[in-house]
This record gives sequence, structure tokens and C-alpha cells, in this order.
Amino acid sequence: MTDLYPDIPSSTIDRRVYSFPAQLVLHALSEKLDPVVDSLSVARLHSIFDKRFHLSIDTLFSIRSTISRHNSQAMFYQKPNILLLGPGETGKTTLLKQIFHAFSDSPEQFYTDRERAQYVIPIFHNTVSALERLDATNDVWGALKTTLENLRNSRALAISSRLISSYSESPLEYVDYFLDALPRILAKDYLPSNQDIVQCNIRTTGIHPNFINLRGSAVSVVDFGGQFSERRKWVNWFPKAGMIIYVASLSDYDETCAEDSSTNRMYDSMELFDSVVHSEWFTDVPIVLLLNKTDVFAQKLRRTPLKQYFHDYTGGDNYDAGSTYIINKFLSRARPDTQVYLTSAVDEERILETINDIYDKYLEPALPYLAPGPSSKPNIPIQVQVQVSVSTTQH
Ligand SMILES: Nc1nc2c(ncn2[C@@H]2O[C@H](COP(=O)(O)OP(=O)(O)OP(=O)(O)O)[C@@H](O)[C@H]2O)c(=O)[nH]1
Ligand SMILES: [Mg+2]
Repeated sequence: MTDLYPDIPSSTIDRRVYSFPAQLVLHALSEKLDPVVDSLSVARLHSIFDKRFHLSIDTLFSIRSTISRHNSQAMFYQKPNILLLGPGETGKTTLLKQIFHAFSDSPEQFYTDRERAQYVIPIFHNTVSALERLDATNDVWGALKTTLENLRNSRALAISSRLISSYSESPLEYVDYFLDALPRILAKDYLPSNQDIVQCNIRTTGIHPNFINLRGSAVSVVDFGGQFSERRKWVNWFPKAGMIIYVASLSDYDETCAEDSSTNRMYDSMELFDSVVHSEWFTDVPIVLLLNKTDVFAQKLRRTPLKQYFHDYTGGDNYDAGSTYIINKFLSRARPDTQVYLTSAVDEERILETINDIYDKYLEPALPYLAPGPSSKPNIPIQVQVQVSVSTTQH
């Protein structure tokens, strides 16, 4: 860039309406731009202005702001890795599955039958865990648990119908998805649906980069385990981060960490968020914050006062007041450019809106600069299959 018009100092440009060649404009702007943004800017200018090379000085200033808006995306062009960070069980892998479904040509055919079958055992484990949470001592649940462990048989089906009729007496307002789906799960030819796979809880261990094909371009979405012992592995990927999606769970406010029963999950999540947003590795990396599990939060708020855990909260069991309070708590630690979304990652329609918005704002502008995408589908089902260690901690 700088050698195109080396003799023209930027100070010769003033706010008079005047026509400049595009390259001259960019030369003037280049002072504060790094080389990556510069060369991208040329490409952007050519596309924005349809290869017309003369611009007015007012246009120059509007381009300047366009470029600075896209400045933070420069990192993504260079390092097309989206890191999914956040504590355990907040919804990172769930989001990843939804991203894959969203960018798949045919989500219903995304998994082969064999891949679906690999989720059957984890789903049984999840169901048993849900039963244990409901009432570990109750004979009905105990009997069903034994039956489930022996996998399916006709007795289990009979018990499950009794179980389902007991739901109305359940002290929990939140009925577990898999308990609700029991008759279907216990059927002989059961093959998990996409939604079953989305709902399946399998703790992630290790690091899982997955290449996805975003409308022809390659982006990698890297899924990490969020439990304490997993977090130390994250740092290896920090230098390669092009974008961070930090997933926190709104419903964490009354729970303690799986690994340390004296630490409140939401306080832990805020601390972790703080350290991520202020990490020196991410100074130029866009950060998106997803406050997930809005559905669980809405239900929880009615029976467990938020004030019990955050003493200065005064909004009662009002969802808007509660979620706004938590957003502000996170934002008080965030960078000013942090984009926040309230999400329910298991709600396909709603999470699609968020994924599309992230796509429009951060990914779509980057596509022309990314490498061609892989032709085969990502390998998430296989990764999930090899880590059948099921967490039994509460939602
Ligand atoms: N109801 C509800 N459940 C959710 C939501 N998001 C995720 N879940 C469920 O929460 C459980 C944990 O989600 P994961 O995506 O596996 O959590 P994770 O952040 O990947 O957890 P780790 O791998 O341990 O770090 C799964 O059973 C999901 O289906 C949500 O918005 N609402
Ligand atoms: Mg995970």
C-alpha cells in the first residue's frame, strides 16, 4: 500500500469535498492500519464501490469508520478459529452441534444411523441421571433405573407410563427432556433424533477443532471442555484465536461447580469471563458472550430467588429484570465491544437467529479472505462418541 503514493503525506487530505483515487485514500488511511487490514481494505473498497476509483473526501471518512469497524475482524481473516470457551455444562458443545446443523445442507441427514446409534447409551445415562436427581430414594425411580441399566424391556415400558403420570406431582417445574421422551427412548427401534442429540449431555474432555464449510469457506470451531481440569489446555489455542464465543449459563446462579462444591458456578463463570476478555492474547479478537439456558433460568427464577445469591438484586422473579441484572454483571467486566446474546441452545429456532446474526456480523464479511472449505462434513459425532464419560451433575 504505502509504496503506491509514497510522496503524498496524509496531511494533504483535508475535509474539502474532493475527488481522490481510491488508492490515495487508502494511503492516507494507512497510517493507523496494520498491513493486513490495508490489503483487505483495498479488496473491500473495490467491492463496496464497484471498482469505481474516485471517492469524495466525505466518503473517505465513512470508509475510515467502516475499516475500523472491520479492524477487529482482521484477526479472524488471519486465524479463522472460533474458540468456544466457558465453564462446564454451559452449552458449548450444544452450540457447536447447532452450528453444524445450521450450516448443513440437510440437517436431518447430518448424522448417519450409525452415528445416531452411538448416542443411545449416553442418552440412557442422561436419563438415569435425571431420575436420580428427581428422587434417588423413590422405589419407582429406583426400579426404572435398574431396568434402564438393563436397557430396554417390556417391564420398563410399563413403569415408564406410571412415571409419566407422576409428573404432575413432581416438585420440579423443569421436567427433564429425556424423562419426557421415555416411551420413545425405550422403544425397541429407538434411534436418537437431532433434538435428542442436541439434548444429550456428554462432558467434553480435550480439545476438538472442527472444520466447517461456511458457504464454501473453511472456518474451524474449536470446542473445549469447561471443567477446571480442562481449562489449562485452552491456553495452547489462545495464540490461534480469531474469535471467541464465551458461553455462560444463566441458570448457574444457584449451583456449585462440579469439581468444587464451595464455588458458585456463576461467580466462577464471571471470574473466568473476566480473565478471558482481559487476556493479552485477545486484545484484537472479537468476543461474543452467550448467556445461555434462558429456558432453565426462567423456570428456576420462580422457585429459587436470585437475591439469595446476588444480594443487591431487587427484581424478584421477573425474567427481564433477572436476565438484565446478570447481563450487566458480565458486562461490567467486559470490553466495550463485547456483543451479548441471550440464548437457549436447545431451542433450534432461537439459536439459529443468534448463529445467523453472528454469521452476518463476523463471518460473512470474512468469507472472501478465507481458504476454501472442506468438502466432507465435520467430525463432531465421532468425537462425541469417543468420550462417553457422562456427567451426573445437576443442571
Ligand atoms: N434446557 C437447556 N439445556 C441446555 C441448554 N444448552 C445446553 N443445554 C444442555 O446442557 C447440557 C450440557 O451442555 P453441553 O453443551 O454439553 O455443555 P458444555 O459447555 O459443552 O460442557 P463441557 O463439555 O463439560 O464443558 C446438555 O445436556 C445440553 O443439552 C439450554 O439453553 N437449555
Ligand atoms: Mg462440551
